[in-house]
Amino acid sequence: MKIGVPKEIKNHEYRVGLTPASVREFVAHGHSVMVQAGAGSAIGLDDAQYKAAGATLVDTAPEVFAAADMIVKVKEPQPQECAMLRPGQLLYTYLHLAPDPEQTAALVKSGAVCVAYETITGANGGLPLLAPMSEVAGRMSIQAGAAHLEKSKGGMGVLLGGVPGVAPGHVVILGAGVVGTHALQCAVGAGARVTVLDKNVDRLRQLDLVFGNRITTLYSNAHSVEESVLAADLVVGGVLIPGAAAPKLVTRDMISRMRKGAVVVDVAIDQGGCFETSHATTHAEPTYVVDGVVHYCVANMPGAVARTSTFALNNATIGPGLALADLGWQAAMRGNPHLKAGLNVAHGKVTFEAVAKGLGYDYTPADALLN
Ligand SMILES: NC(=O)C1=CN([C@@H]2O[C@H](COP(=O)(O)OP(=O)(O)OC[C@H]3O[C@@H](n4cnc5c(N)ncnc54)[C@H](O)[C@@H]3O)[C@@H](O)[C@H]2O)C=CC1
Ligand SMILES: CC(=O)C(=O)O
Ligand SMILES: [Mg+2]
Repeated sequence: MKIGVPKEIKNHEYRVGLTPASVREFVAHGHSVMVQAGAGSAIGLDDAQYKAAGATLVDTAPEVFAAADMIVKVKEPQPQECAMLRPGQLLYTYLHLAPDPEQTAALVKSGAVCVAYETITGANGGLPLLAPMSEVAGRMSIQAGAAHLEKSKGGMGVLLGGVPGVAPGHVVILGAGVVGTHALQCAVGAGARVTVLDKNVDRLRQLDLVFGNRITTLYSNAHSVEESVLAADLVVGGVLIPGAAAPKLVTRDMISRMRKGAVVVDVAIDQGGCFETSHATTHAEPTYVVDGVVHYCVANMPGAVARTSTFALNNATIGPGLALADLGWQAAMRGNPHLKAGLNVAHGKVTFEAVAKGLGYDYTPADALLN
C-alpha cells in the first residue's frame, strides 16, 4: 500500500503522523511511504532521517493526498485537507466528529474511509490510541492551570503548593480516567489540595487505594460538581463518553459564581467541552475570560510538547496502522472488533452511532460495509 504523511497544518501543531522508526516498520512490511518535506523538522525529525528510514520525500500536501492509498495524520483534517480526500482513500488520524458538523459533512462528502484514533478500543478496555495523548494533556493541564493562576496571566495569584503557613491551592478534577489520573498525579506532586469526581466508583476506589487521604474522591452528580467547582482555584475537565459530545457538567451559572481569577482547563474541549462557557482555543491564544474565570480550552494540548507526543502517539498507532495497511481496512476490521470501533465514516456513510445520533445522520453499522 502507498502510505502518505502530510505536514500538520493546524495552529501550532508540530506533531507528525509517523516517526522515522514507524516509517521503517511500514517499509519492512512491504509498503511504500511518502512524507511531505519538513513534516517533522520542527521536532528534530528531519528529512534525512525519513529518507534513511526508507521514505520518499515530496514537496507538497496535494502530492501526498493524490498519490497515497492511506493518509496517516495526527489532527482532524482541516477543510483544505478534506477537500483533497477521494472516495475509498483511507484516513487514519484523530477526528473528534461529535462536536464538529462541518468536518463530518466534509468527510461524508469525500467518500473516504475514516478511522478515528480516539474510538479504537482496547482488548483490555479503554481507548489505547487516545490514552497517550490523554496522559500528556492530563499532565499539562496542571502545568497550564498553574501558570494561568499567576496574576500576569489573568489568574488570582495562587501558588498551587502554597508555602508553609499558607494553604495550598484547591484543584478539582472532573473525570478520573486517563486525563484525570495524570492531572491528579501532577497536582498531588505540586502539593495542591485535590478533589476528583467521577461516576465510576470503581475508578474512584482504585485512586483511593493509590493516593489514600492525599486526595478526596466524590461521586459525580450535579450537587457534588457545583459544590466542588465553587470551592476551586483550578478546575480540570477530563470527562468522556466515548465518541459522543462531552456532557456539560459545569453551567454558565456555576461559572458566574466561581472565585474571580480561578482557572478552568477544559481538556474535553475536543469533544465539545464540559463547561457550558467553553469554546475551543489555540496555542496562539489559549485563554479567554468569562465572569472573571480564566478559560484554557486548547483542543490540541499535546501539540505544545510535540516531540514527546509524537513518540507516545506512534507507540500506540503503529500496530493498528500496520494491520490496516497489511490486510486492507475491511479484512483488518472483520477480524478485530476493536479496530472496527474506529470506523467513523466510510463511503459517504456515518458508521459511528454516537456521531450519527448527535449530528442527525442515518447510522450505518460498520458491519454493513465489511463484506
Ligand atoms: N484537549 C486536548 O488536547 C486533549 C483532549 N483529550 C480529551 O480528554 C477527554 C478525556 O479523555 P480520557 O481521560 O482519555 O478519557 P477516559 O475515558 O479515560 O476518562 C473519562 C472519564 O470520564 C468519566 N465520566 C463520564 N461522565 C462523567 C460525569 N458525568 N461526571 C464525572 N465523570 C464522568 C468516565 O467515567 C471516565 O472515567 C476526551 O474528550 C479526550 O478526547 C485527550 C487528549 C488531548
Ligand atoms: C487527542 C487530541 O485531540 C490531541 O492529541 O490533539
Ligand atoms: Mg475539531
